[in-house]
Amino acid sequence: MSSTIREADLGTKVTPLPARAAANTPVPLDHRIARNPGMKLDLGFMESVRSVNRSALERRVASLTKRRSIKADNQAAWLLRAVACMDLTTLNSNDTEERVRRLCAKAINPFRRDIFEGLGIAGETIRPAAVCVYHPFVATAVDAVRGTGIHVAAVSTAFPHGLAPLSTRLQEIEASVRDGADEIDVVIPRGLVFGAKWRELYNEIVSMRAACGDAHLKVILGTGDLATLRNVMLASMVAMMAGADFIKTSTGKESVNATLPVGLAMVRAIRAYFEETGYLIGFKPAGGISTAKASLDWLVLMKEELGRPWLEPELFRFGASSLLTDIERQLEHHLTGHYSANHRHAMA
Ligand SMILES: O=C[C@H](O)COP(=O)(O)O
Repeated sequence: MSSTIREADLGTKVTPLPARAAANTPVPLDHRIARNPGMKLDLGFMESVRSVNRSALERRVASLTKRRSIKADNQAAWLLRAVACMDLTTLNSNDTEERVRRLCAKAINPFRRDIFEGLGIAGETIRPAAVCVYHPFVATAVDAVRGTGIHVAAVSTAFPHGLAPLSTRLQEIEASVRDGADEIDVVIPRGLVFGAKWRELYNEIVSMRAACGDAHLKVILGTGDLATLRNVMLASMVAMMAGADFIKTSTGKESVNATLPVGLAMVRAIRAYFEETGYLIGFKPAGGISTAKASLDWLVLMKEELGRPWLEPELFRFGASSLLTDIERQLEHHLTGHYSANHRHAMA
C-alpha cells in the first residue's frame, strides 16, 4: 500500500522522534536548537550502535522512495523546501571571484520573477541557506551576500583529501573564520578510519571545532572512500562525539558520492546520538545530487527517519552545484506544463 506526503507535512506538525527520545527530550525547533558540545570518546557506545546491514538499509530506502510518494500538487512546496535547505556550491579548480559573485547573485535571486509570481509567493524570500566555496573566495562571498541572511560556508582543511599537516589545516579554518565564514566544512583523513585510529580522529575534530569558534562545523566523511557501512557509522559517531554540528557524506570528488543507503546509515547514527545525548545533529548529503526528484527522495528520508525538525536548514542541507537549476526547470514545468531550454536557467 502506498501513502502520500502532503504539503501540510511541511507545516507545524512534527512527526515524533522514536518513542524513547521523544518521551525524554523535547524537540527544539528553528533557532532554538542547542549546539552540540560533543562528549568524551566512548568506544563502548560506538560499538553498541546496532551493526549496519546493507540489504536492510537498501530495502528501507526502496520502500521510502517507492511507497512514500509526494503528490504532484504538493511537489512545488517540497522543492522550495529543498532550495531553502541548500548549500549552493562551487568547488572547481577554475573558480574565480567573478564566478563566485555570480553564484551568490543566483543564491540571492534563485528564480525568475515570473516563477515566484506564478507560484503565488512573490512576497516571500526563498533562498539557499548558504553558498559553499573554497577558502580564497570566502571574503568575496561574504561581501556578495551581505545583509541577505545567506550563510557562507568554506571547505577548509586541505579539501578534498585532508592530507596536510594538522597545524596547516587548523590555520586554514582560522583564516576562513577571520574572513567571515559562518560555517566550515572539514574533511577527515580517511586513513584514520582504515587504521581504526579513532582517538586520533576524535582529537583532530575536537581541534577543528575549537578553531571554528562560533562558526558551525560540518564534518565530511568521504563515505565513498570508507569501504564499509560500519566504517561510515563509526566515523559518524566519532565526528558527533567530537562536536560536529553536521555530518556530511562526501566532497563531491570521490568516485561514489551521496547515496541513500549510506545516508540512511548516517541518519541512524544521528538518531542514536540524539537518544544518548539529547543533541540534534544536522545532516548534509553532498555530491551528485543534481535532480529535483533526487532531492525529494532525500527529503522523504529525513522526514520519515528523523521527523519534521530535519526539514529545516538548521539541521539539513544539500551540498549541490547544479540541483538548483533542475528545481527551477521543474517549477517552470509545474507552472507551464513544458520545459524551457537550458540556457534560460544559466548558473554561475
Ligand atoms: O559539497 C558539495 C559538493 O561538492 C557538490 O557536489 P556536486 O557538484 O556533485 O553537486
